Amino acid sequence: MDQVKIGRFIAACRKAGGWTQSEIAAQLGVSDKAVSKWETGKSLPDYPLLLPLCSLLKITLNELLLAERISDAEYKEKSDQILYDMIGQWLGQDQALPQRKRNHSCPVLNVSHVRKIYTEEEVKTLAVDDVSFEVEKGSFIGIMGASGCGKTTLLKLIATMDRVSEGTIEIAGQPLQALTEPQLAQFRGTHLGFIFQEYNLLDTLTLRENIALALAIRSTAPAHSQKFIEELAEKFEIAEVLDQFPYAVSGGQRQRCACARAIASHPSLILADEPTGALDSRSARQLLEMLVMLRRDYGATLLMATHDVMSASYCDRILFMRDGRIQTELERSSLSKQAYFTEILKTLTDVTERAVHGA
Ligand SMILES: Nc1ncnc2c1ncn2[C@@H]1O[C@H](COP(=O)(O)OP(=O)(O)OP(=O)(O)O)[C@@H](O)[C@H]1O
Repeated sequence: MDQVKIGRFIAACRKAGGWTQSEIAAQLGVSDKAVSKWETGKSLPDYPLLLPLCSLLKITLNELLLAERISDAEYKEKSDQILYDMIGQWLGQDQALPQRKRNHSCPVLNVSHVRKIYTEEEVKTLAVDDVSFEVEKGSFIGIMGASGCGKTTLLKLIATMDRVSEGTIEIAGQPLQALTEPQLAQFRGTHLGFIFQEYNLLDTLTLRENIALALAIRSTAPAHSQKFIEELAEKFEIAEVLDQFPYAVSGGQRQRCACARAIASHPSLILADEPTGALDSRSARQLLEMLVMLRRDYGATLLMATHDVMSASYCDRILFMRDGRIQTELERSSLSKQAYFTEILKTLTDVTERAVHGA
């Protein structure tokens, strides 16, 4: 891959579109200097910026990476190798994962023909449209899709924070529609863990107390709780700040505490909505490693909604949503991390571009 050539191509497309470097920088939320560095081939745009940049320049991702327009006839042939090379540079190589055997017989989560219609001032919005899928114990599932495709709505339905309009959701064999509101609150405390960006930790409690609260809901004896909290704090690298309040610690430490709290009560399912959204890339990677650890060391089952391809590449299966529906899904199986990342990026581009072109 020729970085200088890509830079020249970006500059040419920018000029053809009538953009200045500053305008592109403002649109993408980066400095003018960053755009200048891309155009001189000194650096490449960070991967989350690639799709927005392509959209501004009215080119496809493959064209950007190849640094030339691609005709329909040569599209398939040229695209794969380019992406593969580029992702290899970002991720390095790693070993393919051993094949996980799927166990369809006892899913932790069973979502069947779920619809959610919001009605506001007589305007109806179909936010989730006939979604069905299962999540088996010990898996890490991602939900991806453009903004507004219904990820958060789906997660809230599974989180028992809202009711379905049609269809059924079962968690650990329990149909949610059969539970009253007080029963749902109890069910949440014992069966679900949350790592949500906005309403994660209670501000008036220290990190220790936040974790203890999750254990109290599960009625764990206090003496046992303290020992367990300290163990979790060591594991999640928050031991030094355990008696601080959330506002006094970093975003990464808050999210790691949320992980510790989420696993403390040994829930059937942990739900995460954009857990890395507010984190810098180092803290984001650290958090993702911890999610993997939750699964490996505690047998946790995770369902995560994310926009971020890097985050999604930690999942072993990804559901791609558009217009409230699951359009397609991707399994890591025996793919290397590099090949998996490439496939996620391509699938996401495909799902997003089909949405843009109304297919
Ligand atoms: N409380 C609500 N009342 C009415 N419409 C809603 C409500 N919540 C979400 N919607 C609509 O439902 C659709 C799906 O929204 P949702 O927040 O689930 O998407 P999303 O994929 O999570 O988006 P984002 O990634 O931006 O968070 C959107 O059209 C949204 O405007």
